[in-house]
Parts: sequence; C-alpha cells; structure tokens
Amino acid sequence: MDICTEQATALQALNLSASLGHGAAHRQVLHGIDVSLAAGRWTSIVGPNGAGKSTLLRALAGVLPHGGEVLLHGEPMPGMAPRERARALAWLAQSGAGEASADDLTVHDVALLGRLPHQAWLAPPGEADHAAVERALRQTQAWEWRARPLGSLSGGERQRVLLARLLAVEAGVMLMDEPLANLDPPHQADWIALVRELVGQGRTVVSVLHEITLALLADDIVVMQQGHVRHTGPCAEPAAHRALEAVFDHRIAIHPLGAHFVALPQ
Ligand SMILES: Nc1ncnc2c1ncn2[C@@H]1O[C@H](COP(=O)(O)OP(=O)(O)OP(=O)(O)O)[C@@H](O)[C@H]1O
Repeated sequence: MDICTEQATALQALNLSASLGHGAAHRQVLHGIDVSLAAGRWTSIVGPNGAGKSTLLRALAGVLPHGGEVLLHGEPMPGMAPRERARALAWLAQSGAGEASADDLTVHDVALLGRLPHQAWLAPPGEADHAAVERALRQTQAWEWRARPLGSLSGGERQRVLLARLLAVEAGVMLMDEPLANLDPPHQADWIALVRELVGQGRTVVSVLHEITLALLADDIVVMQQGHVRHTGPCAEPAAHRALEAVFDHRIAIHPLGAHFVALPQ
C-alpha cells in the first residue's frame, strides 16, 4: 500500500538504486526503490543492520549519487537551485559521520551553519538568522552551551546541538538519521514532542530509528530489508507489524499497549 494515496507527497523515490565502495568492496546497496513520503507527517524508516536505511536517507537528501529519481514536492531534485533545495530540505547525518571537523566551532556557530542557505553570499548573519539559532538551541535545550566548543560536549549533548543546526534551517522537510542516538529517555521524549509539534505545523519529518517501539510512534513506517522496501503504510496497521516481525526473522513481536505498540524481543 502506498503511504500517500490521500496526502500530498513531500518526497518520492522512483526506481532508486545506489552502490557504495570501490573495487572489490563495490556493491549495490539499494535496489530499485519506489517510495512516497507523505507531507505533513512523521515517517520512520526501520530495518535490520545493513538494510540500506542510511543510504536511502542520503540518497533522498541528495548527498549520494544514485540511479532513478528523487522528487521533492513533485520536482526532480537535481533541477532545483541548490540554495532553494537547501532551504526546503534539511538533513541530520548519522551521529559521528564527518562532524569531527566542527569540533573547534562553538555550539552557536555550529547551529548558525544551518542558516547558510538563508544568507546572501559573504553577508554576515542577520537578525532573523540569530533569532532562528536561538530558537533552535532553546528547543533542544542547548542554548546554555552556546559559547562552548562542540568538541567539549558529550555524545548526547553534541547530538542535541546537531539537531538544533537542522532545526535552524527551518526547512519544510527534515530527514534525520538516528536522531535519538546517545539521547537519554527524557530527551528522547522531548524529541518526540518536538517532532509532533513540527508535524503539527505542517512540516514533514523522516527519521531512521533503531528502537522499534519509538519508531511505531510515527504516523507511517517504511520497512527495509537487504536494500529493498518491504512495506510502507501507517504504523497502526497490522500489516506493518507483520512486516516488521518478518524482516527481523520473528525475533521481535509487536504488541498493543494502550493507544500505542511495543516491540518485544522473542
Ligand atoms: N563504503 C561502503 N562500501 C561498501 N559497502 C558499504 C559502504 N558503506 C556501507 N556499505 C554497505 O551498505 C549496506 C547498507 O548500509 P547502510 O548504512 O545504508 O545500512 P543501515 O540500514 O543504515 O544499517 P545500520 O542499521 O547498521 O545503521 C550495508 O550492507 C553496508 O555494509
């Protein structure tokens, strides 16, 4: 079932394929993926280790060469002006992926990087940029650390700053790879509340998550295995739960808990 039969589509992959590695390590990682991600909803992408979740997210973010097409609001991404695209779609990389180079920057300056797509070439940041950065750092409770170098923070604190950088973009579509990595349970709950708030404002959130119980709090789910999408649909549907159990070799079982669902190891 297509997620977006009734909603507008924010992002769409058409026959998407991608390969990684060179020489003997070269391998095809995504195999002809067709998926539609609904606008104004929160979609979780889940699947076993190595299923291709991060690769799919990177291809959707336009940061990985790929075959097939990615459409953002119906428009082919390569045809969009880079700044326009960077304002419309923001991406949070998997924790630790290429962020060490920002270690000497202050927390404030890291978050300010999220405003680059809004700034004129070589122009200093304006009032709107500073306001967006403060808002974002307060949303992730990172404002107090604004003068500290990123490299001096713990893993979870750092993750909250990188999340603030993404929020500072104020993009309509936000892709997040393992946004809950290193976050303690209260900050995981804060992130979920924040996503609900963003979706309530009409934004689109797509997150790769490993914790299935948390992933099932989303509106929709994309279940991946071995570079293929095995299922897409609303999180509450039994077909999604059966697909999840199958891709994890029935080593998890999904049970209802009040209005939600929990995934328990078998
Ligand atoms: N540089 C690379 N060269 C070759 N293969 C790679 C490379 N990077 C990743 N892969 C392979 O691509 C596949 C998909 O990786 P990807 O990181 O997208 O999976 P994932 O579903 O996000 O995994 P995880 O849950 O472990 O984070 C894996 O089998 C991985 O081994």
